[in-house]
Amino acid sequence: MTAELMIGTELAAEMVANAATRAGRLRAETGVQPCLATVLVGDDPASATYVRMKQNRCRKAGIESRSVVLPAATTTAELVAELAKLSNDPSVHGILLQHPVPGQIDERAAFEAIDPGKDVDGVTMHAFAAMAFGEPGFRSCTPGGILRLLQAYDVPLSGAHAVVIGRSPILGKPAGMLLLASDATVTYTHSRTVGLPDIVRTADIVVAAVGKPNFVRGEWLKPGAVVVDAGYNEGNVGDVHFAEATAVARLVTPVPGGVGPMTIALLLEQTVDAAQAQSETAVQPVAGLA
Ligand SMILES: Nc1nc2c(c(=O)[nH]1)N[C@@H](CN(C=O)c1ccc(C(=O)N[C@@H](CCC(=O)O)C(=O)O)cc1)CN2
Repeated sequence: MTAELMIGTELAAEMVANAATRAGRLRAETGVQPCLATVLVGDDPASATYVRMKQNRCRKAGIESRSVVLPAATTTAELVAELAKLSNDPSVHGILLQHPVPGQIDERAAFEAIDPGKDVDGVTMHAFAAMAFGEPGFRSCTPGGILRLLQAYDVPLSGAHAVVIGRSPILGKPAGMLLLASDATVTYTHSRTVGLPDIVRTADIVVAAVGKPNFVRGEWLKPGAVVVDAGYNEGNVGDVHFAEATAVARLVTPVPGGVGPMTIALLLEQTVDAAQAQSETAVQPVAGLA
């Protein structure tokens, strides 16, 4: 079997074009300029690259991008204060804190300092609860992008056995919740899981989000499985051994060109959603009192 590739690039381009149209309309009709604030702590080169990619794509879509870069020695209190300031700034509609943050920072405390209405990256507990209950709300961008991709390729989710490898707060955990909310039967696995290959072999859908290059081997896969590679390792190498997986699976996401572009497209889409929602709830000036 040679797997069909689930390409994210084209779908992502459509989503970005749609976000750009909606941003332009919002600007024309209400004067509101959608704005995403990106917050980068420290000098990790890969994180800096991802943030730059997000800023560039925002600009191309007519979304303002405001950049906050903090030193590697930033404390939790300093980062929380910065995020609280952005949360209270009415000209900022979405906030992205690039993960991971340096080890001395309590990342959960930092994420929770983001106003849930501006959490366009879906990292707060508020967003997580909405994903878990299948309620409307912002989605974590990579998991939300994965679901869009699976839907675009008509992958049946209801009743499917999905094995998620990895339990990070921005990837594995919310991916499992979104699949569960779509009626998949979800098994979470992680670094302490015993007998991982045998568990993966029972999966109709595999979501690999471990951060280890070529970790998932072809012999672990059930013939005809759907394989989503959410790895973003150095050198654009995924978590799945691509050549082996395509020989066994029915559908596979490539790296690059699969899940990555969907992540950024959903971030832009949710930023425009946030700007629109905030424009609708903003206090309007009372006529004659301006
Ligand atoms: N706060 C967050 N932090 C991180 C997230 C996230 O969604 N929110 N995700 C990852 C990395 N990431 C975005 O930050 C990311 C990684 C890769 C890509 C991407 O589009 N990759 C391309 C290839 C790269 C290239 O073209 O040079 C691809 O797969 O085609 C987007 C986003 C960690 N942190």
